[in-house]
Amino acid sequence: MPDVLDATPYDALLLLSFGGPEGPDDVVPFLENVTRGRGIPKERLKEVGQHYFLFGGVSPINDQNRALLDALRKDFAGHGLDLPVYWGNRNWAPYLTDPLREMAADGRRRVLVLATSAYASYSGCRQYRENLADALAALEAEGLAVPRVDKLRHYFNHPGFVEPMADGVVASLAELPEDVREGAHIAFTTHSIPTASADTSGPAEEHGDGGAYVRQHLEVARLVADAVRERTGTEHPWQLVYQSRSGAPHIPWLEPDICDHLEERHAAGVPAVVMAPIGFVSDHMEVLYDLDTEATARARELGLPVRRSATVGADARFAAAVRDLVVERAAVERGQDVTPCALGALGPSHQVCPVGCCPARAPRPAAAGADSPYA
Ligand SMILES: CC1=C(CCC(=O)O)c2cc3nc(cc4[nH]c(cc5[nH]c(cc1n2)c(C)c5CCC(=O)O)c(CCC(=O)O)c4C)C(CCC(=O)O)=C3C
Ligand SMILES: [Fe+2]
Repeated sequence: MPDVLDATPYDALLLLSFGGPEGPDDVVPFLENVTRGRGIPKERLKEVGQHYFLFGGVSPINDQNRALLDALRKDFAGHGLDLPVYWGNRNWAPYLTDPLREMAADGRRRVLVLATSAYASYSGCRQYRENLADALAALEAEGLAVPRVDKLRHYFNHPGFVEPMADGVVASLAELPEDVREGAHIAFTTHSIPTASADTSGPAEEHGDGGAYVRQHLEVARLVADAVRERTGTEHPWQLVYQSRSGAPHIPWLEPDICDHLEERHAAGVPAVVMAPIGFVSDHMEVLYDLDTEATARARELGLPVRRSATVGADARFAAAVRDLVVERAAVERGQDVTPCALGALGPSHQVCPVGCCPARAPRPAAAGADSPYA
């Protein structure tokens, strides 16, 4: 018999993800959902639609989430954590309101949310909380009992997130031709966001100079690079770079872009590059298209050997990390002393997003934070 772990006061976990199309007919309505009111140029949308059509209109994200659900349920059952896991998305079916209705019907009163986004930022955190508030309002309008929802803290520096990525980089280095392996650089990539949004990411005291978004990514890059050096005995120079920029060209977004970076490295005589997509929890269209297709083609034109390392996905260590975060947060809610697990220098992230964390351009209600209208 495994030890019994205590999730009290929580009675459910909600896996909350971005969502993605599962066939050609889904692509345009999905893109409309994602970009409603976001001011993305029509041209860019057409172009991004083509990325999806190239893969039959199917994003890998939903199957990745199904695999993660399985991994979480197995891990919880194997460790005596009796907590049902539900799944819903912000932008595609199953929509967030579906599991929330189900939870209301199942009598769940306290729900913990695991977002498939590890870092601070409006897009990666507050927007998830805004969509939660909208979904709760919809339930309320239907006369359903609305559960209280809390969000797990950012897990970017949890060993269960960092270690699988370090393994991935080590594996990608090993795949490179032997004569260029030793001198390979690592390009850690994440989603570009407007610099104004980066600068205001995280709690107010972390704003400025790229904010919590850039600092958290730099920390993960350093942690992975350190782990890789320990394992390979080689110091591979690294840099944090960006991908998947959208929005109007006159608005500054985080740079350099991965493709420009590959050109620059090649011109500087770097013999090979491993692209490590630390900004993504699993394989998304951004990974399949922007890295595996576009950036890889650019590298081939240059004659620069590149490999793309694995995302964390449904790795058992990530599932175990989620269990650890659930048990930690439950103990915090019960008023018990806990030692939150985190690697590196930044320390564990806040348990509850404070007022003013990752502000929106136009303020809207957001659940699961200090400024939630739902206590
Ligand atoms: C920080 C961040 C993450 C990481 C955190 C997280 O994982 O949440 C992320 C993830 C994702 N982004 C995704 C898809 C899209 N993002 C878009 C647009 C945008 N993303 C932004 C930021 C982020 N995005 C921003 C600032 C915009 C501009 C519009 C706006 O201000 O909101 C657009 C519109 C077209 C375009 O312009 O690219 C699409 C289609 C998918 C699903 C992919 C799949 O289907 O596999 C995933 C996981
Ligand atoms: Fe995005």
